[in-house]
Amino acid sequence: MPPSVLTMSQVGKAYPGSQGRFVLRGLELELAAGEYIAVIGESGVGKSTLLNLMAGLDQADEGEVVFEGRRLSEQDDNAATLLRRQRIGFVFQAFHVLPQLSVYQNVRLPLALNGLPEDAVLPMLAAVGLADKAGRKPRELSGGEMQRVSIARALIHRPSLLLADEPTGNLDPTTAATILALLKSRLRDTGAAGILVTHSMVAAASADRILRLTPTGLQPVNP
Ligand SMILES: Nc1ncnc2c1ncn2[C@@H]1O[C@H](COP(=O)(O)OP(=O)(O)OP(=O)(O)O)[C@@H](O)[C@H]1O
Repeated sequence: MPPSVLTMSQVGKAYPGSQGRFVLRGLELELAAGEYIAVIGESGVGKSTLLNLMAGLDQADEGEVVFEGRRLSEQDDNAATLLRRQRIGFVFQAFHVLPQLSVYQNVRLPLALNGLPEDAVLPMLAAVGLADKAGRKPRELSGGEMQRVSIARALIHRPSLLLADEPTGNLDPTTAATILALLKSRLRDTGAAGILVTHSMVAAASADRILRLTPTGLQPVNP
């Protein structure tokens, strides 16, 4: 059995002002190293809340989230920021690439922030099919190319976990399928575990297993 990257035990979240009403409750998850799972759920069910809890951007009100053996409830803001910067990669629907930086500079950013050498950038750009676009600015790229930049940037520093929030929501179906295949192959190559959050069953089908988020927990979905 590979070691666990992320464990959630009886995790619950109630936002302040909600009179004790829980958005999420009873969440149980065991994510093994290198595993790739999809979490599907209706709009408003708490998918962003779940990602925030996993990344230590927000704290659980019940239960415990453990990332690489560390309880997130015991990390102060600085420790949580460092953990995210070094050990987690993010891919978002709206890409979040920095417009003033070139493709190369966007992908290099996590290495620079972590004080790591930049020799991995060009091989990673080649692996995501952007070797000839290294000097371009994001405004000169298509949506699919921007998401390639995001994937390269999310994995360049070899995190153990990639969190992807509706990464193909802004892409046409053909480009989306290419990006999902690329995401999966890059996860395999870097050894990172992945969590794909989406409302699309088509997108979710690319993962090793699918879980449905409901207000009372995460339930396995049979393909
Ligand atoms: N900071 C907050 N304070 C209070 N309530 C919040 C806060 N953030 C989210 N909520 C509520 O928690 C619930 C879950 O929100 P969340 O954004 O996690 O859902 P989601 O599944 O990501 O939705 P979508 O797919 O539409 O983005 C919603 O009812 C929302 O109104």
